[in-house]
Amino acid sequence: MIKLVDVEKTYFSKAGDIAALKKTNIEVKEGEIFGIIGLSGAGKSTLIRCINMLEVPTGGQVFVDGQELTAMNEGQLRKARQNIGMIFQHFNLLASRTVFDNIAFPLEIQGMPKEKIAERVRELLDLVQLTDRADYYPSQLSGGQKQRVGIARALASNPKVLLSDEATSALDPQTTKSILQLLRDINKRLNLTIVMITHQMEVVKEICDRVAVIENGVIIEEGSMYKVFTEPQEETTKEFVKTVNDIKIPPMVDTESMKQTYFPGARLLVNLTFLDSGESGEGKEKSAGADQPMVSALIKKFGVDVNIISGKVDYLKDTPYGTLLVEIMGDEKGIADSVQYAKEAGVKLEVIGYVG
Ligand SMILES: Nc1ncnc2c1ncn2[C@@H]1O[C@H](COP(=O)(O)OP(=O)(O)OP(=O)(O)O)[C@@H](O)[C@H]1O
Repeated sequence: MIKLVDVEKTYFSKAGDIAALKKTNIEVKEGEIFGIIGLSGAGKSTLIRCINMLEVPTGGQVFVDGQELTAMNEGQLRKARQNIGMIFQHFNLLASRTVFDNIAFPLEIQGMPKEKIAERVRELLDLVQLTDRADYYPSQLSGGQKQRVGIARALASNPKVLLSDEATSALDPQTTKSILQLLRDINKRLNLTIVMITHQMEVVKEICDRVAVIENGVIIEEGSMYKVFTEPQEETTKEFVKTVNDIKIPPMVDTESMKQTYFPGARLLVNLTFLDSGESGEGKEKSAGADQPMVSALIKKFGVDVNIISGKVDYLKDTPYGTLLVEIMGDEKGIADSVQYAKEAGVKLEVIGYVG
């Protein structure tokens, strides 16, 4: 549905040229929710704005729905953009227009007859559950409601693609969840392709099918959200994953004297991640499900004792995964064999250290 081929963007200025986007290649499939995550200044806005040519790339080609946008003149581009909706961090609503008139705006520009506009706006209000706010002005709405208006306006001309530029960054966590839920809902219902940029891993984890990590204008990592989340390769990606998946060691565990090698009487602190058995990932062996009685297997097979310190079950979009922080107690060989066994069984095991 979307294809970027060697897309580049350099901003030229007297103070010096900034290569905001270096040869970038991305392919987004129809109906997919594709996330682009990066720190401030990484090039996210530049990248997403190149998709609808709000920023004209200084090199490369942009294809959307089979058409090359980089080869179009202004008139052709205006028409092609009707197929690409966009929502923004600060909503960009017209303050002097009601909710109804904000949503109607792009349709008026297209020259749609009045009665048809009214019909379409009513449909859209229903879709974003704002029917009772049609006559309100933006200043009378909450942030979440404003973004719902933004979404309705972006969908007015039935686009196949929706670009989301940090659409939830100005919202509180609860409202963020409800907007993400709405985006998931319209993605499914309308088979809408969504590309979203964000600096929040929480957002990616909640709704994306695939994700690309951008740093200094370069895509440094890309893959299924599940894979990037559970097996991050690059340092920046690991940092992003940590923001939502950090291991919290309770104060009762004495980490001051933690060592990375065994000593007599030591307990090995490990974090076990149980991935859903159904998710095989890209070229990945079937992994152990959260239902696998791993802990009791270790106790029986290797004569160790396992003490569960904490645990939780979370979701990556719809896929459950569980984490358990445990201490393995036993002799040096028993502990080493347990670690080996768990790894071979496909459980992701992170060794934290030996504590006394
Ligand atoms: N219009 C412009 N003129 C000159 N430089 C620009 C312009 N827009 C962006 N830049 C520069 O390009 C680089 C990438 O910026 P961009 O806004 O794409 O990053 P970002 O990842 O979206 O950051 P943020 O999350 O802070 O918005 C930055 O160094 C920025 O200063």
